[in-house]
Amino acid sequence: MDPKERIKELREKINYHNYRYYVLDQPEISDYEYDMLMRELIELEEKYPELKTPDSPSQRVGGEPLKEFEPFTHVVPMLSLANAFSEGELRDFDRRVREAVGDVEYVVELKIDGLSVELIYEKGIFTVGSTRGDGIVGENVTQNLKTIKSIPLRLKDDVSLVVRGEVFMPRASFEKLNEEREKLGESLFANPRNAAAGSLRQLDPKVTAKRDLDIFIFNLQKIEGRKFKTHIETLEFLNEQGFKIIPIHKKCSNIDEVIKEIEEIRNLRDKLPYDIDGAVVKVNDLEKREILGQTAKDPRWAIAFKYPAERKKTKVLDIIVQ
Ligand SMILES: NC(=O)c1c(N)nc(OC2CCCC2)nc1O[C@@H]1CCC[C@@H]1O
Repeated sequence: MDPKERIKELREKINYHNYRYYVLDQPEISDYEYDMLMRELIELEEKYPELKTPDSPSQRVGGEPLKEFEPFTHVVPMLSLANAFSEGELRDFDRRVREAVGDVEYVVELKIDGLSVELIYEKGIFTVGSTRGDGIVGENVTQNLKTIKSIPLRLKDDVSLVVRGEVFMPRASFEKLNEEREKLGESLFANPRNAAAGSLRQLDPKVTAKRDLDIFIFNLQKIEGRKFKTHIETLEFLNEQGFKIIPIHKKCSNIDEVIKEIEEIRNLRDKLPYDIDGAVVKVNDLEKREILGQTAKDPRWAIAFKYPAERKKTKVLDIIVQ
């Protein structure tokens, strides 16, 4: 088979097995078989460097360490979220929404306690990823995001779109990282969110690659050539394209069902392998979102319900107590 054909075939296989392993958590081949595919791809790209392309799965742990991060102005400003701390505040939110656009369906999602990023895809290829920053300008951390295996380098279709998601570090990885740092006498991260932020904002992608970061995509910001009616439809589309979308996203017909789902999630919280700090309630109908619009910094069509911080003490405090 000619090398160009074989390289194309290897990339498709590796991207598919990445998706099976890192997005679906249902690998079909052994690590050894996967490593053999990757080794053959790297050898062929070394032999034919003109065939190496930035979207190749061999390019995930990219280039040289950066001197600094470039600022990046977001395609769509990355809004924050207003907070509700009680059932009453949720009902106030619901009343304001229904006064403006009548009865609505909501979607209730986990609120992952990580850091928000924007991912830009041009014709299906991951081109730029950035941190939220102040919502308008963030940092270009593309090389570091490429090391997160659940971020597809190439989508199923050659579609141009912009998504937002939350990068996080699973709690077990956070504890392991702090144990290693403790042994080395290095400072400890206070919580998984800080560990994720510190790991994503490493100037050397090879360090980020070792930090076991993951991501859940939670919003389609922009797309060319397609229109969707509801948020749920966009999540289903993003899932088909190969993204790892927010795992719990329940459609609710009214605020009573929302309140019930928020309680369900609260009971789930300590069983999840990652930190959540609440639940996010969003209007499902995208046209009604447009009508509701946004304030200077938050959408009027979404609100975060925050659980009281019941985080158990981190190891840092245990050590100080000792
Ligand atoms: N952290 C999350 O899991 C999460 C989520 N599941 N859904 C959204 O929806 C956005 C869309 C537009 C405004 C809020 N935002 C989330 O996190 C945001 C990012 C910045 C403030 C919140 O943490």
